[in-house]
Amino acid sequence: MTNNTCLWCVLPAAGIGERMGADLPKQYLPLLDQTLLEVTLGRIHQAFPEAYLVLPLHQEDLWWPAVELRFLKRYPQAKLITCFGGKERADSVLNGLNALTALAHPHDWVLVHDVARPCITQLDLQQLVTGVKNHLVGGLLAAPVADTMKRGMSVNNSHQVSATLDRNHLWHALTPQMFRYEKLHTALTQGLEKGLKLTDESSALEAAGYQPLLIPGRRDNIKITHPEDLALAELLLTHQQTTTQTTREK
Ligand SMILES: Nc1ccn([C@@H]2O[C@H](COP(=O)(O)OP(=O)(O)OP(=O)(O)O)[C@@H](O)[C@H]2O)c(=O)n1
Ligand SMILES: C[C@](O)(CO)[C@H](O)COP(=O)(O)O
Repeated sequence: MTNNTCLWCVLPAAGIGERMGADLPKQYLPLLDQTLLEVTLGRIHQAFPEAYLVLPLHQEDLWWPAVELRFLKRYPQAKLITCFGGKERADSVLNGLNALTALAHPHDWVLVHDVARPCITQLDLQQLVTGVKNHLVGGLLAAPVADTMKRGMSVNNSHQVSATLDRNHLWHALTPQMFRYEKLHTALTQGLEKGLKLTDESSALEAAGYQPLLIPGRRDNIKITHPEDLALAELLLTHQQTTTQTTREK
């Protein structure tokens, strides 16, 4: 990063993948010739080879040691820090920030990316860094909503439309989300102390009165949540590799 600031990457990986319904946490499911976690880690490391990668892991994680060995064989220069995750994603991210207390400076940048989003591209990562680096607060990759959005309500075990929302100015929040260390740490700490439902880092900054930047990102930066998402990710990654190869050959 510029102006003598460092970049730290926090990659929350302590989830159990309940909605995936697999017999192991979804971040350890196979994807192409690796695991989902390794694909995502590799993309972040390739974009920021000097950055420390901080991984909050589930306290009963059995899979990380073998994955770590394989990852370091593929990327021997990677700098990895692990810590325990927490009850919710926001708790895990805060634990990751706390693991950096002795290392990070207040104005250092922290990039937070779900390990469940393996299709993140190098270009989108660079767009985010370029877009926020001169901003006082920071921001997030996001994709403008392209579908008509409905608010639903449950009636007799079915769902009915209660309203159609104006989709203008509606965005899908993606990751990475990138903020200054001290602002993010303080906002997350205060938001969690107030019992706020913080499903992403931006919502903590918003609750603290800031207005993060929305940086347009690719819609194929999907979060692997449900079983069908994994097959889609395989197709998207294969397509991205083919497109990149074709561009290189031109
Ligand atoms: N307590 C938690 C919950 C989630 N995550 C991480 O946050 C990212 C996004 O969360 P999500 O997609 O919801 O993953 P899970 O919580 O595993 O999924 P589910 O809600 O279906 O259990 C994932 O990389 C997940 O590993 C985390 O580090 N700590
Ligand atoms: C952070 C996030 O990916 C932004 O869309 C999303 O909020 C994570 O939600 P989850 O329920 O923890 O997967």
